[in-house]
Amino acid sequence: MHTVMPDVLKQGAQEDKGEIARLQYFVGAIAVGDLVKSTLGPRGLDKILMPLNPEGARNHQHTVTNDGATILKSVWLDNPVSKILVDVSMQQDNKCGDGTTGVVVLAAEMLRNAEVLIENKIHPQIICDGFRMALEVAREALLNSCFSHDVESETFKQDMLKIARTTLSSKLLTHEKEHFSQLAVDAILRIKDTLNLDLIQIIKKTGATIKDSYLEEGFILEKRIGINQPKTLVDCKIMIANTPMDTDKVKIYGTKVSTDSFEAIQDLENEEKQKMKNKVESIIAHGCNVFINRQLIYNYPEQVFRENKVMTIEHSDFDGMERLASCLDAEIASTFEKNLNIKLGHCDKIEEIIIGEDKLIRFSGCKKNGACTIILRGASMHILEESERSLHDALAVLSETLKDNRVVLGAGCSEMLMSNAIDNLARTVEGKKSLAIEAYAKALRQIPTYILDNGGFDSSEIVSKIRAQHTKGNKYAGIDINKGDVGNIMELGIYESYNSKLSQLTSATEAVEMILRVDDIIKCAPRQRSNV
Ligand SMILES: Nc1ncnc2c1ncn2[C@@H]1O[C@H](COP(=O)(O)OP(=O)(O)OP(=O)(O)O)[C@@H](O)[C@H]1O
Repeated sequence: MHTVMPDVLKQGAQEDKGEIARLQYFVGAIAVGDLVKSTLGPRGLDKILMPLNPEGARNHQHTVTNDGATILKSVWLDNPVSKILVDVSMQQDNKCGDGTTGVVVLAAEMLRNAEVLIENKIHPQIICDGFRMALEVAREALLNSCFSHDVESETFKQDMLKIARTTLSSKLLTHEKEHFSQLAVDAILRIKDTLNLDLIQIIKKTGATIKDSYLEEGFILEKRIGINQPKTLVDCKIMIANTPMDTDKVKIYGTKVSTDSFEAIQDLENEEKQKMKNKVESIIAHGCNVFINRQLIYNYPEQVFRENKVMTIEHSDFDGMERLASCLDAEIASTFEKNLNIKLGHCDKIEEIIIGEDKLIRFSGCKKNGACTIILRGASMHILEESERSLHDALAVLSETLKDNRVVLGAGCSEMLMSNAIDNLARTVEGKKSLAIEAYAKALRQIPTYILDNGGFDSSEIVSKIRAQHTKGNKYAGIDINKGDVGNIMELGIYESYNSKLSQLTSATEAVEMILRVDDIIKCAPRQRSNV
């Protein structure tokens, strides 16, 4: 008998159903997982990201990185499931700053194990149910294993240092992790009341070595003080503005002006000058002794400011200005009428300093005292950029820990703890669901496996040893990466933020569940342009 399938999709649309759709998403997920798994852990390797287009190569430098989010952001993918995993990694980056590789590897492993179950005719809904049950048990095990200390105590500060060390140990900064952990903790403790990471500015200057990086109190702006103005000022009242300050050229829009003499043009210019003088005077009338503008300040207004003993700084970049306004507790003004109550910024001192070979401006004693700047030094821009990414991860994780002071053990210890708890659950569940639960536990064990593989160790032997230790009740067993053996992670002090670990677990499971529920991939027909 010949059956005819009715054509319901618009011409140009495509549909992949059932097995074919599933094959697509398994391939996509596993490819993304495999792409980043070699960067996982302290012995993970780095990747070079090259711009595809040779035109772009001239403008964009190559990036050398180990950061999962940076790698995934840069690759071009044409698989819907790969894109979902990239999205999960980005969310992890936005929320916790770290764990962006771990979350993708975990989700990809869950899907790899789910594929085997589906091949054995286990329905995706049963797998999802099993994964849900496993997640609950994993969460409980993680919660029971976490510990915390009072945020004001010295022990908590030590916890923070250990968390920063763990984050930095998989990064380029690993050889200087003591120095940078201290730097990150000092910086984050300065802003602990607001936890506004914008108040920590990172400035990169080539030259010297990464060990020469340091923390500066206050805010540093990469600009110069106006010509012929004093290079130091105390008790500063600062107006931050975004306004045009150019009268050197007369601008007349949309009007035709005819004059019969050069004097008439001179009059026009004088009129413009007077207008600018009035503008400068109205700015000064607000009581400021420093004027910082987003746009250029031309010669004439600068001269008027100088005559009135007001320091000027021009052309500050937009990011820098927003941050400066928040450090100085000022508002960015663009109109200056007398009746406007513009909030000026305050700081104790503004001075010109020299870092490396560059002159910069330092604002110290800022109103929001936590504001500080980390000056990164290093041999090349590649090193500085990767150092900045690593430091950003450490700062984000520390800020997460200050919000929730709970800590868990890293180095595969928490994963093994959760996987053992899930294995115990699998033994009590009847039916096919127990296979899905076991698959979830196996995916968790893959994290320590990859950390060890990347170090060149015999992962199957060491992971089975760690598993046996946990079954015997040694809940601190994990990877001692220096010895390539089982170690006591509590003694080794490899700590991670509870929130970050929990977020990895839940985000990975939710994404996998969503992917498993798909049985149809429909590529919508391209929208036809209407004839104009
Ligand atoms: N000294 C160590 N020994 C063993 N394992 C460690 C050590 N330090 C960190 N780890 C483990 O390495 C894993 C983190 O690796 P990595 O930092 O490469 O990935 P990520 O944090 O998931 O992603 P990313 O840093 O790219 O955002 C965690 O499981 C952590 O417990």
